[in-house]
Amino acid sequence: MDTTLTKATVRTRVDIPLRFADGFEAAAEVYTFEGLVDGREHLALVLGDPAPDAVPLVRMHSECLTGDVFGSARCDCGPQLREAVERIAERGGVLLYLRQEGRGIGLYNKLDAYALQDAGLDTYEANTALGLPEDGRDYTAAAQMLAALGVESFDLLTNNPDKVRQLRDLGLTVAETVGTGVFATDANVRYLKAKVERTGHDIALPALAA
Ligand SMILES: Nc1nc2c(ncn2[C@@H]2O[C@H](COP(=O)(O)OP(=O)(O)OP(=O)(O)O)[C@@H](O)[C@H]2O)c(=O)[nH]1
Ligand SMILES: [Zn+2]
Repeated sequence: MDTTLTKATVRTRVDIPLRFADGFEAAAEVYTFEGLVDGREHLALVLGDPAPDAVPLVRMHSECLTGDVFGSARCDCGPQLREAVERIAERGGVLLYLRQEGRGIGLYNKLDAYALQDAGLDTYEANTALGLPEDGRDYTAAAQMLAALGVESFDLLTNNPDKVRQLRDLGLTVAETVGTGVFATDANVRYLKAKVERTGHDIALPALAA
């Protein structure tokens, strides 16, 4: 564990029964925190009932209002979130719901970036054209939350090598990287392709092989 990581503490723990539109149910222990470095209201959901010596499964999900709440097909966030809850509940672990809308640029900027993408830019070029970082996410607060929960060694559910790199640099032990499902549609395939080509996301895109 990196001793330079500023310590955060649990503020509140509440039980929230989750019931999804498709009927899937899971029991979540939801945690809030004091002392997170970026001052944002990130949440941790502890799911499932891991054996004491089992390696927990962790997912760091970046907020996407359009995908998570409204079912936008422009990205893969909604299906990834639903998948993560189920896989973590089965195995035991933690879902961090990080308030990093638009890869950290915020909702209005993301929608401005969508407008530029409709004019031909890819998802990263659109951020740059707005004078914003391609990906502004920093996972220090996530590392603080995991440390506050006593979860310092875990498998990480992601296709994004930067998430693994940042957590390891912060002193956490990512034992294994576990890929998410591939949720490609006609509406999001350009977006997924850009993630593979520009930021090295490990996503098998069969529809693009041809
Ligand atoms: N700026 C911007 N953000 C987007 C766009 N599409 C989705 N997002 C945001 O991207 C974040 C999700 O990041 P992704 O790149 O889909 O996936 P990831 O978190 O890097 O990687 P995984 O762990 O493999 O899912 C969410 O915060 C979304 O709001 C876009 O076109 N522009
Ligand atoms: Zn999304």
